[in-house]
Amino acid sequence: MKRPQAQVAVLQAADAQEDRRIDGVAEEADLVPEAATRAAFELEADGLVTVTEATLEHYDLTEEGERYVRESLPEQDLYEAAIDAGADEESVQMGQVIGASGLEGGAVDIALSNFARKGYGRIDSGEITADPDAAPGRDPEMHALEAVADGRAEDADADALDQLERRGLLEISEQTVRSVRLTDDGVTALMEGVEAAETVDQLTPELLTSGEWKDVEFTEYNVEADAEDVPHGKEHILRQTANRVKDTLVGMGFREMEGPHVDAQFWINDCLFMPQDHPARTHWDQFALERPDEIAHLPEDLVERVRSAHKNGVGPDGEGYHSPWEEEVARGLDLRGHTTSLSMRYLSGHEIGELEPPERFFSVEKVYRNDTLDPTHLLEFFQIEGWVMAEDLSVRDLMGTFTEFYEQFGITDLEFKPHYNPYTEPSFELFGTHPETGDVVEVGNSGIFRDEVLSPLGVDCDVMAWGLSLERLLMLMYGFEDIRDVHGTLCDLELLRETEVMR
Ligand SMILES: N[C@@H](Cc1ccccc1)C(=O)O
Repeated sequence: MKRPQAQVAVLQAADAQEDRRIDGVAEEADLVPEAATRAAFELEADGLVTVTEATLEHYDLTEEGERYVRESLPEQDLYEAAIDAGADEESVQMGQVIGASGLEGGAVDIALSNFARKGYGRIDSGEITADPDAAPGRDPEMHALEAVADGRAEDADADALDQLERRGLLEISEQTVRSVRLTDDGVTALMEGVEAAETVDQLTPELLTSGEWKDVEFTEYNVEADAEDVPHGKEHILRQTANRVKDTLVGMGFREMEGPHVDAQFWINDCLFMPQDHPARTHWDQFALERPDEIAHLPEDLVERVRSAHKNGVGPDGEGYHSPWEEEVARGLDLRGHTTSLSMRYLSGHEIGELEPPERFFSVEKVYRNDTLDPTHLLEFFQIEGWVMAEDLSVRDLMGTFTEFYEQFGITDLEFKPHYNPYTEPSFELFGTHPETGDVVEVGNSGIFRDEVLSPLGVDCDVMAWGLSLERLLMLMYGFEDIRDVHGTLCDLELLRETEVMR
């Protein structure tokens, strides 16, 4: 039987009695690992070998871990200094022991906490005592560190390895290892004799420059052979969905708004008729900027009209808040907690000039909130902001717009619940059902702007508006249960790689 050179080499290096790792086979056959892997898969497709995959843990010491292998663990230094100072007899001042140990900076805290955790002794009211029997020379973590450094991770204690990872001394990663084994057919083929076909399986620069490529015979290309997965860069699913949302809204006749992430409270809160003592305005909920701490410019006429709305309300029967309103507070700078600040800027006429109904605007932008992290909350998320300005809008228009919008993303079971916002009346929260858990999930907030908002802005028709969460939309579309898997520092790369993008 004639087979391409790489296949022959793999067949000859493989064994019928045991699995052999492909990287080893490649080395023996003098092939690059990718070529050996490809040949193995081709042979597997013809039933001559089996290819198995296993996931192995791979251990790498961090720089700090390597340093401790060369020197010693900080808690061991502390213990030694404590024994030298006689802390096994009676307690010694902590400062004295630390001074003698030669530990400095961050190493001191590391030493103290691990000393206590491992029971090398006790630390109490600034005094240190050492347990004479602690024997840190046989420290299992040091043992594990040395084992990994010597490439004998299998000798290390599993708990100690976990602990090293937690301490940032060790990085544990997973590696896919493939092995081959000859099948009965493979053995038969070898016994009958396989020869390297004089075919070429790779076009090289040499073949091209010498012109030899014209005379050689090329291996048949097997498009069905399984190949190694090479994870490649791709657009993040959140970004992809954001772009899809933008396209959808543009398709529905909306134009996009742009504006600052850091903005004056005036645009974020005051224009929205949020009293200055409103609980959501405190820095418990929103992040404030220290430097610069106020906006350079606010339109004075608008400031006066907003002040008046807060103090006296609007119209003959208007009611204000009768609470203090200070321009200084309005000038304060925050990371925007919603993108409704952009809607205020555009509706005021100060962004792109006065607007005439009908108008539709949207943005898909980041907002920042001082929330507690949990499966549905991050400190920042993307809000799908939007508004429609027209004569005589009603709640039906609002619901109809949402129904049309969410349908494009396969969400057809929206629920609406009356809600309260200082700036809209009526107001509605929107909910959808999570495809995996069946939980009802809040996806957004909406309403029709009050006169107290529109009148100072100089708008005298209706404006319906909303802020929807892009991340929650993603959770409903894809069934993600924990938003932290999808973005942020804890995201699950495997999940992101494998998720099939919906179009
Ligand atoms: N700003 C609101 C959303 C909203 C915008 C406009 C009108 C009504 C509601 C929020 O962040 O929850």
